[in-house]
Amino acid sequence: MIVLDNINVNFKQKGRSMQAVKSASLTVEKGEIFGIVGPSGAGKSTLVRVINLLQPPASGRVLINGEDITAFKGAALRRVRLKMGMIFQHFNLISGATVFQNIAFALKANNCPENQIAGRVKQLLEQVNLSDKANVYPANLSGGQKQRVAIARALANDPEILLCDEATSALDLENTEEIIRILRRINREKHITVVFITHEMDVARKLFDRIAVMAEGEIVEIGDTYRIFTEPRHELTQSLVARVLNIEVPDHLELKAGEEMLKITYTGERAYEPLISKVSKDFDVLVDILHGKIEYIHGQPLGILLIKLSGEAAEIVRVREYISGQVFKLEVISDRVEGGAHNG
Ligand SMILES: Nc1ncnc2c1ncn2[C@@H]1O[C@H](COP(=O)(O)OP(=O)(O)OP(=O)(O)O)[C@@H](O)[C@H]1O
Repeated sequence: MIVLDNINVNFKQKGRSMQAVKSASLTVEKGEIFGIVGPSGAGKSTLVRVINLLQPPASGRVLINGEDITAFKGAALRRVRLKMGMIFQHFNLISGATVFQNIAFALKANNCPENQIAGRVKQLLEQVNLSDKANVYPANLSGGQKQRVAIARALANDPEILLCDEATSALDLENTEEIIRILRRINREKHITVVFITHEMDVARKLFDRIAVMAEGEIVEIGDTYRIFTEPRHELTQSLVARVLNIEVPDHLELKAGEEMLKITYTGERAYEPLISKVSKDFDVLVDILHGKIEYIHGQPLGILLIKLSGEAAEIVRVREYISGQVFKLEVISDRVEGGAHNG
């Protein structure tokens, strides 16, 4: 378990002091995939570097498995750091060394017996699906393959914690998916705790168990991934998740008098068809389905549906009331119904 307790970090910039992390506290449970999201400059990297004390805090405490490591130095710090692997956006591989040598180097640095190195490297390369690349130099690998080598290297000494700083930000969609799959598998099989920074909300929704949102050095919200995406509380969280759950309103569509466009968000356990057919049957309105999609948030479905209602104003109000009692969220996107818009 990782506990950051009331962490503050200050930097000097152009002779002035600035607070990069302000009173940040969080707990990451053992075996969890914990994400930190937020805009550039929010303090995410700085906070994660506090976990392995690459960045010592000005104040606050860092506890790993209940042990306060904040003041650790020398051999004690090295012992704790051995439990933590780290990967970076730009991979940080040694360019003059082969894949094998890159990984072997991490093993040698921690006194792995010489006769075990080849076997261990082979095992690590299997874990990241790169068994055929042992003798290749980093320059001849794709970005995704480089990151997989970096993961193998970070896992060399059987860490309990893997820190990932924008580990997919330099990769295309396909390679990002591959890294997500590998990290999830490693997390599941080895119970490694993963702390992952990203500004990519799509990665967040697929990978994280819980999320902390950072802005201007502060943690503004922490929550379960599904909750963060479906009920974001802080303004910044709302704008971050809105991009992922956005649904295009057809731009050629102009509402006539007596029409209203609604966005329905429903948790995936309940299908929307029965709801729509019930509205058509029991209310005197016409229902058009304009757009619909299902997104998966951490494996759980979330449905979004755009519909158009046409009918008498009073009847449309009744339909709205009925639907809002049945679904997770109902928003009036635009309307030309007497009585104006209403957000349910
Ligand atoms: N070594 C340093 N010296 C001075 N200022 C720093 C240093 N490291 C970071 N900062 C400043 O601290 C603030 C937080 O930086 P940090 O890299 O932690 O943010 P971030 O959320 O990780 O952003 P990004 O996603 O762009 O990396 C920024 O204003 C940055 O300029």
